[in-house]
Amino acid sequence: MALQRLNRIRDAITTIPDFPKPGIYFKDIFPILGNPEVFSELNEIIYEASKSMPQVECVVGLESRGFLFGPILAQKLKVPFVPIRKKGKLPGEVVSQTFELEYGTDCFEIQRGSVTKGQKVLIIDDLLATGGTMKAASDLVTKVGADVVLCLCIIELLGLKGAKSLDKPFKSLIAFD
Ligand SMILES: O=P(O)(O)OC[C@H]1O[C@H](OP(=O)(O)OP(=O)(O)O)[C@H](O)[C@@H]1O
Ligand SMILES: Nc1ncnc2[nH]cnc12
Repeated sequence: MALQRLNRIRDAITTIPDFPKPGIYFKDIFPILGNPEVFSELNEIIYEASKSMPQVECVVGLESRGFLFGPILAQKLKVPFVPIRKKGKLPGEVVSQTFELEYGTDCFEIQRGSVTKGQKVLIIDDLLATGGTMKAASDLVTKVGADVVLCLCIIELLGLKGAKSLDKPFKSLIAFD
């Protein structure tokens, strides 16, 4: 039954070869959102997965596709949602974390005070590839003193072994080779 539910989600994900550049097989999650039943089912599965961790006190979502799922999960858990955004997008005082991309570097920011010391945080994103994005987010949340209890992704690209780079509990719902 659980597998059947996940297979409906998997079937909705499309693969676009050579996007955004040659050699990349892009996993497009937007068809999930195009089907309200499938989207609703996925949000329920995410909620159930998050309940395996006791006492999540805050959901942190990663720009941009983590924003599609994070606020819905936070509402279901009745906890705050907090965004992590790329450099220069969040107003007020921020804390930053640079990270390596395939080519060059990028920088994530979180608003100071948006998560509190010792708060149990679940970080959510749509997809884990090399793991660089999730690792940077986890390091940033840790840097501001919160406790990362789960890094959750809908899709994991197993071939890139991104989970190996993470030093916090990690869970994915759908894996592709
Ligand atoms: O595991 P990694 O190799 O770090 O890659 C995973 C990240 O790549 C994609 O985001 P992208 O950088 O394309 O930004 P977007 O969500 O704003 O499109 C995806 O949504 C993850 O956040
Ligand atoms: N193959 C892929 N599909 C969608 N988003 C990605 N982010 C990094 N790799 C990706």
